[in-house]
Amino acid sequence: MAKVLVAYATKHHSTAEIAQAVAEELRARGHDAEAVEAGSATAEGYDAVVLGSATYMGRWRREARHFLSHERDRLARIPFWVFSSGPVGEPKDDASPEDDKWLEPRKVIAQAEDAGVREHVVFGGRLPEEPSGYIEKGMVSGTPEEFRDRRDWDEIRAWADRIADELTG
Ligand SMILES: Cc1cc2nc3c(=O)[nH]c(=O)nc-3n(C[C@H](O)[C@H](O)[C@H](O)COP(=O)(O)O)c2cc1C
Repeated sequence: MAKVLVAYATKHHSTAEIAQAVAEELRARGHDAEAVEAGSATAEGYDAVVLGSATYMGRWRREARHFLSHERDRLARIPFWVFSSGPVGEPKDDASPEDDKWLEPRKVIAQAEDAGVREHVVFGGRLPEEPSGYIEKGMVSGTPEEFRDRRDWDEIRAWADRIADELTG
């Protein structure tokens, strides 16, 4: 059994729910996992870490960026995984490689790879139910209701299962 930290950074809570689902699945698979806000988390004392952030305007939330740089040396010594949560709206058929930078910030991924991240993935996100400001309100009203929450719980749990398996060895 591994002691696993699932650290997350969120603005409107949907990434917190993904982190909680990952932690729950890890616990169901016999590990001791807890989801904690990245701003108040440390990797010290954990056997493994999952770090996730919502992506806004192609950037991770500050708490997750800080966690990655401040905890870099600890992360380099233990298994760790990264997820970004973001894409909403109707999935595009004609996505170009240039679109990728809006899904996973390149600098963050380079830093994570440098510290030996096992895997980094992108999960669909959810637009806020109570948008603040005209940009968020515009995004919500411009997005058909069925594409406002693109989180795929089966995909999220399957990823956590893979992590659980790797930790079990
Ligand atoms: C103003 C705004 C900008 C966004 N920019 C991006 C982006 O650059 N890339 C992306 O994948 N998702 C983007 N999103 C979608 C959010 O990442 C998505 O809603 C996410 O699930 C929010 O997570 P949270 O509820 O944890 O804050 C944006 C959403 C808003 C409202």
